[in-house]
Amino acid sequence: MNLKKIAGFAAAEEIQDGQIIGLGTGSTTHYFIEKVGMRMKEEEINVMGIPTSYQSFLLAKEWKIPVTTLEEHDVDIAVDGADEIDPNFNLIKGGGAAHTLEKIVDYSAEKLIIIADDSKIVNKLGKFPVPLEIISESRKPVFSALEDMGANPKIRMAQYKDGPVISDNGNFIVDADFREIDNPIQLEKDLNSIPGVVENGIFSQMVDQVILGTSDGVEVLK
Ligand SMILES: O=C[C@H](O)[C@H](O)[C@H](O)COP(=O)(O)O
Repeated sequence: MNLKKIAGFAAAEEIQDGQIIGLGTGSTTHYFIEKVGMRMKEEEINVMGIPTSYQSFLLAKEWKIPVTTLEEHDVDIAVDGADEIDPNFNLIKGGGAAHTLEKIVDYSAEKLIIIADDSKIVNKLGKFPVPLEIISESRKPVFSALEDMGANPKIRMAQYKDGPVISDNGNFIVDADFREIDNPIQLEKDLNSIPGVVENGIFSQMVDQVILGTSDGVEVLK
């Protein structure tokens, strides 16, 4: 059973004719975008998407979902994935290095739905290292600040190129391992106050609904 597909397809059923949709990034939102494209064709609904990455832009194109920007439209609903979800619906995101634009689009949305398989639910955030997008020149001072905060930071290295992963915005990604995060709301603010950090992957107090794919089917939280 494909739990990501279950969650992605269920979220696509929430979309209504005429809506402007924030298109999240990742393997779960892949199914969401696919199903929105299918509904446009089969049910003749008209929607527009605001992609949160080049990957999601390409998928929208593939499924013939017209794309727009935050300059032109407000976001009615954003649907996005997550790497970890805690009991208060705080998240870690950015496993695909897309968290900066995701946060901008998700934050702008009237409603944010998070889709995931149920393995993403955790008691406490932090097992998944927090991704930070940083300006390359700031690597050393950012590492020092993160170490002072008790984290073990690493530059994310590319798989199919020598050297670091470069984000869609041309920046480095640092994965900061905090092991356990007691106060994600505060940490989100503290990380963004380090000079050189463009955005971090903690999304606190933003989620309106979580749609999970489980072995028993769809589970809606919140
Ligand atoms: O940068 C990537 C995003 O934050 C993804 O939404 C997150 O990593 C979850 O991805 P997936 O659905 O592939 O587990």
